[in-house]
Amino acid sequence: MSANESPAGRQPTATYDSPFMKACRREPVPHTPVWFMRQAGRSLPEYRKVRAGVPMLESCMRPELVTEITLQPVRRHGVDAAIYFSDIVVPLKAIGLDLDIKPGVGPVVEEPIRTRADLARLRDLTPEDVSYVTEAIGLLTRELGPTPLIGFAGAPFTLASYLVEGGPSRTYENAKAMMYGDPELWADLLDRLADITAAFLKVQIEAGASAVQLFDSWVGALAPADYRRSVMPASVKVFEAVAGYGVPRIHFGVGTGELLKLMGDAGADVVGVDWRVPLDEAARRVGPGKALQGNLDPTVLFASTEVVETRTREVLDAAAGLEGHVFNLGHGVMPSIDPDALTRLVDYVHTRTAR
Ligand SMILES: Cc1c2[nH]c(c1CCC(=O)O)Cc1[nH]c(c(CCC(=O)O)c1C)Cc1[nH]c(c(CCC(=O)O)c1C)Cc1[nH]c(c(C)c1CCC(=O)O)C2
Repeated sequence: MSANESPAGRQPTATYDSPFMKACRREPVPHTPVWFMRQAGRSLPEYRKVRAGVPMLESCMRPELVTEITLQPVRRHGVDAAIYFSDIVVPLKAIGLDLDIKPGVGPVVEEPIRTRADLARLRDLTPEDVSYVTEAIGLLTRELGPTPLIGFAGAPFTLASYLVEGGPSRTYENAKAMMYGDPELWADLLDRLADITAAFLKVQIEAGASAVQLFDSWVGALAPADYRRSVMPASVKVFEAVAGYGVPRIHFGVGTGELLKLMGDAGADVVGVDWRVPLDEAARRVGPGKALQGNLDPTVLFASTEVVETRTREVLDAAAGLEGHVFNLGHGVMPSIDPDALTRLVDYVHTRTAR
């Protein structure tokens, strides 16, 4: 930080001092901040309305639409942070890969990446490739006022899982076959993806994102030794590339109970935890010096308000001794959830943790 720069950097001081940012920095907060993965999306009727007839990837390239969709859950639920509306495959589309997001399926890649020759299709990402992101974040930060905007990207492993499989998978058999069978090709693929991911996160931070989350959603498929050897170097490279900005870096995956320590060590300031590991146990695994984010089972929201409150109290009690806690679900909001249950949950966490 130079002498004439405030610790807030590119963001307003009120954003820098918001409960979400303070919790990420493990500073005292007036209440536990809350946001939800997939808070924007099909659970909201206002989302379904503005998305009608617009394909998912196209919606990500329209700055006004991105701005509206990103703001919807902030207006409705009063969450403590916005997450930029996009998808993990947007930077891959932006460098020219032939892929699409199929409704009810997820990302589908026309020609999977399987050989060394295929790597040539992964060129570097430049800010011009995603100028709509810079434009949308400019619009958004003006509208959001003090509410921080979280930028995000898919982590190299999770991106590779789609690229090598050609679409969603339960077993990741092609990706893991490459990882085990051709470790050099695998390492080069993840290194390419790390550069693309880092470039994409930099664009978002330079445009005004206050924090970033690296989604390694499917990395829980790996044993710790394989994570350390075959994935961690690429994720370290991503986190190192954005370390200089001083914005909080969040790292999340599903089924990562055995990987929490390594995922923190990869360079995260905040480790996201799914619902399988209680937060006090997660804190023991992660070790000191990191905040935690999580971790109510998203399906609890299908139960009664009373049950939601009991389960939320259990999460908050487990988080009581943490250095910093950002309340979230253990994974994304499900499309069929009643959005009023989310609004009530935000209020409940705020009231219950007010100090
Ligand atoms: C694995 C992954 C993907 N995309 C993402 C991840 C990591 C997060 C996670 O673990 O859930 C990240 C993502 N995708 C989307 C967001 C929006 C921001 C937010 O969280 O509010 C975020 C953070 C929008 C989206 N991304 C997608 C939708 C649904 C498409 C639609 O609304 O038409 C949304 C709102 C499509 C998508 N894209 C992907 C999947 C599995 C799907 C769902 C397919 C389906 O059920 O239709 C890949």
